[in-house]
Amino acid sequence: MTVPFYRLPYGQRRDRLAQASHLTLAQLATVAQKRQATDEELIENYLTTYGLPEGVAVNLHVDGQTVAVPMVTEEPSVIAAASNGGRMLDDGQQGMTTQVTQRELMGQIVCQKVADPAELQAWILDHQADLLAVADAAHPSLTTHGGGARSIRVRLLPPDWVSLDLFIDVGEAMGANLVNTMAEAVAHYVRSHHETDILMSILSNYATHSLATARCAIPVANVKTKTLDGLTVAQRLCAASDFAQVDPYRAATHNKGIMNGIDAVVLAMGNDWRAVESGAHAYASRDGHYRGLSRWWLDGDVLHGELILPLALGFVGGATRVFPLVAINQQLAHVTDARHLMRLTAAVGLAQNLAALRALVTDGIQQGHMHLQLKSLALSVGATPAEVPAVVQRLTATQPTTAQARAALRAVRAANSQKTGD
Ligand SMILES: CC(C)(COP(=O)([O-])OP(=O)([O-])OC[C@H]1O[C@@H](n2cnc3c(N)ncnc32)[C@H](O)[C@@H]1OP(=O)([O-])[O-])[C@@H](O)C(=O)NCCC(=O)NCCSC(=O)C[C@@](C)(O)CC(=O)[O-]
Ligand SMILES: NC(=O)C1=CN([C@@H]2O[C@H](COP(=O)(O)OP(=O)(O)OC[C@H]3O[C@@H](n4cnc5c(N)ncnc54)[C@H](OP(=O)(O)O)[C@@H]3O)[C@@H](O)[C@H]2O)C=CC1
Repeated sequence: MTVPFYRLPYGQRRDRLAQASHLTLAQLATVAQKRQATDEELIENYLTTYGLPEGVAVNLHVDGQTVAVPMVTEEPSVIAAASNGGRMLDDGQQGMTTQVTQRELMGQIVCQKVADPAELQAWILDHQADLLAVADAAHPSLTTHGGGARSIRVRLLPPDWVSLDLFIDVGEAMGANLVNTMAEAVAHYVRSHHETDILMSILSNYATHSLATARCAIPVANVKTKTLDGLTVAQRLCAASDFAQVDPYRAATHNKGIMNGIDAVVLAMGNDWRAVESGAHAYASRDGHYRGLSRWWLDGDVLHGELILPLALGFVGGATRVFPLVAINQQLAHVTDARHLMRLTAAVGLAQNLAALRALVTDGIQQGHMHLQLKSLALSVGATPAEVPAVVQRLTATQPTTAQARAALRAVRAANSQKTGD
């Protein structure tokens, strides 16, 4: 009988893949070198560990505190832009102000082909207290952490669906596993007490009850450039914000710019970025029209910005205690709890958005971004870290091609070998 792939010892799995894809010995050594014993326990069919660079955004003034925020990203210019945004958002006072008013996740128990939705709705509402108690009993330690099931809502969806929405205070966790356990227990109770066809029970990532807000009000002078005054830049920036409210094609990119910052912090803090991404984009379409998550407007010579998005982030649980870097990152950012993390992450999103919009409506994104992207281009054609500065120096075109980068690398190597007399 063939042994399933996942049951093979690590070495055999790796060698089988290496043979099938003709990996060279050097490639195989890279795969082996990056192997991490703890990661092997974390996922299935483990092969190797794919690292991403971590840096810190600086200049971020949030609720009266200046913080350095760790960010994990592969994209050049993201961290520079967050720091640049932070610099412009410094109003010399509080900086950005942030808010999280509620922090609950929703589990959804989906009933299908309901003959009498109004009757089921009435039954659920009559049994609210029992259902909340069943949910709490499914994970009793949550109440000791200060959390627990809080409320129930029923939505009737055409033609014959009923969604039982269970709202849970998940304490300091992100809460997906907690909510799923509690929702399944409630589904089991409903099934055994009411003749209902339950299709599934699962957390909703559309975390409308875990919104984080970041706001700013800065003098327009903060956004001036070498060639444009602050008011002109601010007016153009507000126009870009308005356009992202009316055109989904632009809104998607506007929001991608915000998520450049959000995802990088979410990753650094050991959280589930897929959950955050899906929630953010669902929220961007909340009124049936996909739009920008942030808004910028002028009041005299004060530029206002606001970013609101769902951020169901955890301070404990998930991978937060698996990767030692997460605890270090929490400490670097002085993050003390889940709400704090949500607030800080929203602030980075707002700073990121400001830097991107200002670049877009003034010099264009390529000037600053491509300048920093050159290092990545040099690496992509095989430059070693020591060769990168010399290769970048030779890349004078606005957007150099791969061929130009290869030529620059050849020139650098030729010059170096002449120097060493090889
Ligand atoms: C790239 C910059 C920052 C250059 O900015 P600049 O105007 O050339 O910079 P500067 O030399 O005046 O520096 C301004 C600040 O930027 C930071 N900074 C500057 N350089 C560095 C560096 N090497 N390393 C670390 N930090 C750096 C640093 O904080 C510095 O302030 P200082 O500390 O000197 O007082 C600017 O052009 C910018 O903010 N651009 C936006 C870049 C961006 O958003 N990149 C993301 C990729 S593009 C994308 O994916 C999304 C997008 C843009 O399409 C979204 C959208 O459409 O809305
Ligand atoms: N759709 C989605 O987004 C889905 C996401 N996931 C994944 O689920 C994981 C997140 O789930 P989550 O439930 O947060 O993680 P965990 O399953 O790790 O649960 C968190 C645990 O932390 C412990 N804990 C300790 N202190 C606290 C506290 N103060 N408040 C709350 N809990 C505390 C609790 O255990 P104890 O009480 O025993 O100490 C709790 O069970 C992520 O890895 C995510 O990727 C999974 C399924 C779907």
